[in-house]
Amino acid sequence: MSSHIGSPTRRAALAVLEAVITRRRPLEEALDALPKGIAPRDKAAAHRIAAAVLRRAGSLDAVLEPFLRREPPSEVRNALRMGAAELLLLGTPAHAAVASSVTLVPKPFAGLANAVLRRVAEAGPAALEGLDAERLDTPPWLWSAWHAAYGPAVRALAAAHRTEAPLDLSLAPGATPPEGGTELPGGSWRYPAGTHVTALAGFAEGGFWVQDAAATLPARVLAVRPGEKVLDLCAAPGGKTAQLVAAGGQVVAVEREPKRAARLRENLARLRMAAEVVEADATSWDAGGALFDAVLLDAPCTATGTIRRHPDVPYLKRHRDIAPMAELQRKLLVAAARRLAPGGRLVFASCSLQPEEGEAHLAADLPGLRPFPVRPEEVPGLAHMIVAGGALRTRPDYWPEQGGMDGFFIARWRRA
Ligand SMILES: C[S@@+](CC[C@H](N)C(=O)[O-])C[C@H]1O[C@@H](n2cnc3c(N)ncnc32)[C@H](O)[C@@H]1O
Repeated sequence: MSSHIGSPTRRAALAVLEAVITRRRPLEEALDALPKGIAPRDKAAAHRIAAAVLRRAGSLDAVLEPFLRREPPSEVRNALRMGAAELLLLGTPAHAAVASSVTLVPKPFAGLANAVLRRVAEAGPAALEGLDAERLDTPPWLWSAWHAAYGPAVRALAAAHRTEAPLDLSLAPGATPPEGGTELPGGSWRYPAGTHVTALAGFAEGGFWVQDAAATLPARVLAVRPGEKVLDLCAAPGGKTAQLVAAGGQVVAVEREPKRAARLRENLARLRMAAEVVEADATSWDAGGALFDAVLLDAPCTATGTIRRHPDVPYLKRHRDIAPMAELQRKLLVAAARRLAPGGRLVFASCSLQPEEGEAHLAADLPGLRPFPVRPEEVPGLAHMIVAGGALRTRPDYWPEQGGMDGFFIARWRRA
């Protein structure tokens, strides 16, 4: 990061950190709430600084720790984290990083900020060496839960959250991928982290949509055939709806949030795809007796499988959020099962790494349904991700050499 970054950028980054860390507001909302006049380039730079702090706050605090005698106000702590992130992670020249962070803090703390950040600058990136970064940068409740679920792999999993995820695209039938991508097993195209999808040739023409490679799996294993009646529950923004339509399904897409339903319609319009969009709560939606050959339930969840893309997730979620979410998923699963025609398939997916929102659902009591395990030949190159019960478990530390994947749990049933 260069020294041209002005104070509006850093003020914006601090406002974003205060919103996410101190007030537990989503990162996207905090970025949207920035003053309208901020230049896109400054906003992008602010986003980059804030994301670096969110990913590495535990490590940055460990570096700052020896230089702080008492806990500073949150605004000062976040300005110090920003200064340390610029010095140790983002390569900002020392004078710029120190001076700008000092101007961000209230006057009485300027001396402290200056002294602390000079010490951090002297130590340089070596200050991060020898720290247990994976553990420091993971909230203890998530570390314990992942350790219980995945054993020693928790370390690789946590390490995967340090880097921003690449951009994956799914292609519309017959479309050519934009330049600069690599094809992944399963047919997604991967572009370097930071690629702006709207800037890619073919975006406006609807040649592709953004979708992590792991997020394509639920619709892939639902294996819709042309002409089938398909129900997509919890559908917005519509990545999976687009896959189901592309496969030739006659899709009804149900979404509860009006704003998100509008986005789903916009996305389908850009892709020149047709689906019936229903704005309703899927637990109580009256389908008028309609039954479907295939039902996809991409349930709302704590989203702990998407931390690479959403570094605010660990700040927003708590252990106590899991049980109510799992309960809602169970209700949605029962509602989804009721919509299946005889012989029909049901796929459940969640982008959570928490077993309560995944593996535990295999034990769900779904009258008339039996498990329909995923077979290795259905997921070439990914067969090692098939777990007990024939479900799929993907994790951010999988495919390390290709840049990882989101964490998903995917299970399938069939009506007798
Ligand atoms: C994981 S996201 C879905 C992502 C989407 N399937 C895709 O591939 O782009 C979950 C969605 O479910 C919606 N939702 C949550 N509870 C719902 C409910 N009871 N009924 C219908 N939609 C719901 C949320 O608003 C959110 O848009």
